[in-house]
Amino acid sequence: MKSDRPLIELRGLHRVFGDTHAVRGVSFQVMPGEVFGYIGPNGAGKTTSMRILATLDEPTAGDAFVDGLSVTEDPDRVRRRLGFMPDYYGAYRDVNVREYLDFFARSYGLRGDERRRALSHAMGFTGLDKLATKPMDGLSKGMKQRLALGRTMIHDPAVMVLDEPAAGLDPRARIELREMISQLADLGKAVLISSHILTELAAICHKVGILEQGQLLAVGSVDEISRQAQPHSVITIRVLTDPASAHDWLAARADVERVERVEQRLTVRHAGDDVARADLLESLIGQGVRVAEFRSQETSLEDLFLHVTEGRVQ
Ligand SMILES: Nc1ncnc2c1ncn2[C@@H]1O[C@H](COP(=O)(O)OP(=O)(O)OP(=O)(O)O)[C@@H](O)[C@H]1O
Repeated sequence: MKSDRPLIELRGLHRVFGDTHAVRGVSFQVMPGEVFGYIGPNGAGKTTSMRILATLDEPTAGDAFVDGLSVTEDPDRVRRRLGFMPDYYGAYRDVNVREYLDFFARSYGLRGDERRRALSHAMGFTGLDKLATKPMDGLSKGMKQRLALGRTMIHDPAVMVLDEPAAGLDPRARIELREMISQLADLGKAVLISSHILTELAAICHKVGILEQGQLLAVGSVDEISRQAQPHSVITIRVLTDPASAHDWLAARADVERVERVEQRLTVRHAGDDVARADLLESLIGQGVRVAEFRSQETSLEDLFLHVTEGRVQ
């Protein structure tokens, strides 16, 4: 399903409100079948840039493109290709699930069989088919988010922009939401999803962009950003031979910044990438040390975020 052309592209996007530079020259691309995690604290500029992408606001400078179409020059055609799920939406009284989705299907100009198919697909995909006649103001938060997702996908857009969709959901509803988002990407859609809860996105995002005070500080896969941002790692080593001599050998190495020992277990702060770690292991074994365990701790998105944003923005 992958193609070479991005479905979402932000090019030097800038948005100023009075004295506030909410978005400052942000550029990135999202390809078909990709989930892009837009990560940043409150006020970073996520909603502002997403609203511009969804044609609800206009940039002060730069442009954004959906399936190659400019949001400033071609907003009507952009809207047909894009579904936007805002971080807040109201519930209507006396409107049931089917009626709500039907309203949006009609407003996208879907008619007859096409509309019925779109409704049944959205309700089937989100698991709302059994709740079709339930009033929407009586739905749980998780079910309301499913309904919002159903509404966002009702016209089968190639691009989906989801602003903090997991906020306020319980763990099960979060997992279910993540599964649905992964399925949307498997269908070839480009999904832009924002969150300030970083771990929430790690499992499903092909790429992440870290935004702070309107600036994109890093963009790439979690692994790529780790490599750029984190030349240090913490390695846990469990040895079967004399741990004290292994400790001393490690402590004497230039690439080892610190080493601590508890019984047979050594915790090493190591300066170096994957290759340097592989060299370290080889040399350790070469010293006659019997290694039962050698594990480099995974960098969490929280660590990455703190590292990337450290001192970069005032
Ligand atoms: N219409 C507006 N008028 C003035 N300032 C605005 C407007 N919209 C956003 N801002 C400001 O722009 C900055 C970015 O806000 P934005 O809502 O895009 O951040 P965010 O990353 O989505 O944060 P949150 O997670 O809190 O939604 C903030 O300083 C905000 O106060």
